[in-house]
Amino acid sequence: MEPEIVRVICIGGAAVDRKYRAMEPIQPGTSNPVSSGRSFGGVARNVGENIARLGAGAALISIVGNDENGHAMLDDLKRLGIGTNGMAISERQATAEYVAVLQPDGELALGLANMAVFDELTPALLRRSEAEFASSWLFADCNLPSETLHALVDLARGRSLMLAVDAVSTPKVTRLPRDLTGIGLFFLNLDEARAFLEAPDTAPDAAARALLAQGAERIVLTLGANGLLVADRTGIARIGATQARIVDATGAGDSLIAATLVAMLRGRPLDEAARLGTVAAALTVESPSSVRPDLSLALLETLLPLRAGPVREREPS
Ligand SMILES: Nc1ncnc2c1ncn2[C@@H]1O[C@H](COP(=O)(O)OP(=O)(O)OP(=O)(O)O)[C@@H](O)[C@H]1O
Ligand SMILES: O=c1[nH]cc([C@@H]2O[C@H](CO)[C@@H](O)[C@H]2O)c(=O)[nH]1
Repeated sequence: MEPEIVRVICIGGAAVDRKYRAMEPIQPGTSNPVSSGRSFGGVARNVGENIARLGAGAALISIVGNDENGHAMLDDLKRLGIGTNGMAISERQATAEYVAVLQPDGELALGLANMAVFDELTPALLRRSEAEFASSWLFADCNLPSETLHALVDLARGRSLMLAVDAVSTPKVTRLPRDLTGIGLFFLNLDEARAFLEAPDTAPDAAARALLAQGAERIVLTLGANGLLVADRTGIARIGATQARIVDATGAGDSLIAATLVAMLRGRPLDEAARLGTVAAALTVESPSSVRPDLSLALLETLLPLRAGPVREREPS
């Protein structure tokens, strides 16, 4: 019998986040008073941390600089119980940094990503960990260079591995191959879907159908405060967002991914898993942290009947 999969290997970005929250609506071209904080981020790292907090196994394949931030990040990953065998240290580039400037309502006004170090996340670096892939699910973010994403999608297709992918941003989603066959689950927001499809006006349902037609097996298309669509060969369902009082929207998508994957690992169907994901995302937007330190599966299960939005009937895809 195949061993039960209980672990997700997260491959992609690990960064230091600096968040600046404006006291008043931001005025460009002048000095804006803010409150600020620093934390560890990066999509793959955040997903890994959320997965570990939800009680499943997580390992991270990423790269940091040989600097204070990089060493502090590695120590923190060990503290969180996230596997670090696949982590690399660059002698050439500094640890990645992400600066988020937030409006007073917690919505992102401007994000700045200095992530040159991820150019060193090459296919050769992935191959060092390849022996462990067969016994795990894989999650990759589009911080990876295009060549590495192509190699990973090929590998997942060729070896029938479960690979989930997050788009990260509109510039980075275009790094994916046009043929998405091999991607078991594709998480992206509507802007990223439109950028990938080169269809600036496409509606959410049409975007989900087009992504399935390009070979992805399942889609989670997020729509911010309007919730999300899940789509697979059997149809499309819309799940309303959990109502939330927004403090800081950073990391909502990452916690949604983690909770969805953990629920699917435990045998839940995609729509139920993503509904649990919307509760995790709402808890994350209500927190100043990109990953909520008090997140647990028990907390999500308790809040699911109280807070989750409705599931609209499935339509054929
Ligand atoms: N204001 C909000 N209120 C409630 N839930 C929200 C809100 N914003 C986001 N969410 C939840 O988070 C999910 C992901 O949000 P969004 O579509 O903005 O993705 P994203 O752009 O990838 O997010 P991020 O980059 O902030 O991680 C949504 O599907 C929704 O469930
Ligand atoms: O290009 C990127 N921008 C932002 C992030 C990360 O997104 C996280 C929030 O979802 C945040 O922690 C940031 O580091 C990234 O990994 N790549």
